[in-house]
Amino acid sequence: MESWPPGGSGPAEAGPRLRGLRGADLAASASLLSGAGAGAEAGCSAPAVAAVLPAGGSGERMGVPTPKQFCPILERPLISYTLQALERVSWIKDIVVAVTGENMEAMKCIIQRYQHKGISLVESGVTRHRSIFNGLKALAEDQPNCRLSKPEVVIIHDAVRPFVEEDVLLKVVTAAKEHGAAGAIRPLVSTVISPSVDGCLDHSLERARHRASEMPQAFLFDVIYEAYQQCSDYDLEFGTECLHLALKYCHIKAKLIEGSPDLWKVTYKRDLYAAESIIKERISQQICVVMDAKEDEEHVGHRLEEMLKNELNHVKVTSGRDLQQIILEQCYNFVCVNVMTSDFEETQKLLNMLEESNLSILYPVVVISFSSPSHQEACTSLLDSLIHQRADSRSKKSYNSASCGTKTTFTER
Ligand SMILES: Nc1ccn([C@@H]2O[C@H](COP(=O)(O)OP(=O)(O)OP(=O)(O)O)[C@@H](O)[C@H]2O)c(=O)n1
Ligand SMILES: O=P(O)(O)OC[C@@H](O)[C@@H](O)[C@@H](O)CO
Repeated sequence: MESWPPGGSGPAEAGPRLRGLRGADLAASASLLSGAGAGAEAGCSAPAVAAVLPAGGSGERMGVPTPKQFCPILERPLISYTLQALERVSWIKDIVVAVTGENMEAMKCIIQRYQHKGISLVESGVTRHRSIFNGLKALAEDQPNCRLSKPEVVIIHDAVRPFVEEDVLLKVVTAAKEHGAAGAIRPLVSTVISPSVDGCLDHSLERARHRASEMPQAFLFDVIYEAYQQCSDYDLEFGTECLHLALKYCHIKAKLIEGSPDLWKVTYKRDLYAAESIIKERISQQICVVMDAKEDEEHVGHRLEEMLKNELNHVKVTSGRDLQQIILEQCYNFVCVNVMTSDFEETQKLLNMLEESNLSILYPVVVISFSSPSHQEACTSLLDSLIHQRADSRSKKSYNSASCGTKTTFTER
């Protein structure tokens, strides 16, 4: 087992946005898990939480040579999106990824390139259950040269399910702490039937009374580790359901948590196209406006932020000093704004940084220069330009700084 990068700190402290949490109880649980808030002050101990991501499959049903967890979406491997989603959750202290020996180096390159933090790598097994078991062994303290501390609760999440949000992770972990096991479920789309030996319908299940088992799942570590230690070779070879192992070997009935539609697993090629569409849609809602640091320009930045917020989900305005951290947190479209600055040296430096960051940049970077601070008019024009830019721009992965997107110059009318 290797922690990667060597000496890597915990998951990136990307501000954990508790998006979509409902109810004070969830927010309270989040603050408890992150070691803050009233719960922690009241002496309640925040359970240590780790995650195991099985990523050792070959993706046969995808029908391409590359295992699907490494298939690119906007030229970024699918698994990197899943890691980013989990890293954003500040209370997950360790992430263990199980990959095949032959993909170990590729996985290390992905971690380096996208600056994933606090990732430990273990060798996967010949089946998903064996891969998960290897991940759990890395967290158990009864293993030789184990460098990770045993968590109280462990999340198990397929590496090919990139759209996992903090609220469902919080729900399954909170439920696992109480029940011993918990898992996300979704309504069935097709009816489940049981064929007879001669290939005819034997019986069908009443769809409304059944659910599809999805991920994430969470367990008290001792429960699921014990289940895997007791597990028969048959179950390790042919099983597909961790919740079943907890029931069969530890008599724990998992709490079932209704999950969102985005929890689906990338299995077939169509799922990759769907994932790309969702990622494009999410990135197109994220704008980072980079202003020069002069006083009057920040006024433009704030005016711009107010106006763009009416259009988009996520608008960030920065002076560019904290751009490296911003790049780590989120994929954005970028707007660089110069007000009354004659040369573009600062902007060019920024564009070079963006180009070197290997970001999945969806639209060309928009560079706006104002020949004078006629703010209101400039902001309106800029907003029109941006919206126009989003409406008809190609979904291009990146730009080159020679012709970086649109350079729009406003002059005093
Ligand atoms: N020996 C295996 C098999 C699967 N997985 C992982 O378990 C998750 C869900 O499994 P599945 O969708 O079945 O992936 P594959 O086995 O790769 O797909 P296929 O069955 O089409 O080959 C994936 O992240 C996959 O990489 C694993 O870690 N080790
Ligand atoms: O069976 P597969 O190997 O395709 O994928 C594993 C899925 O079955 C599993 O992720 C959910 O059913 C939840 O257990």
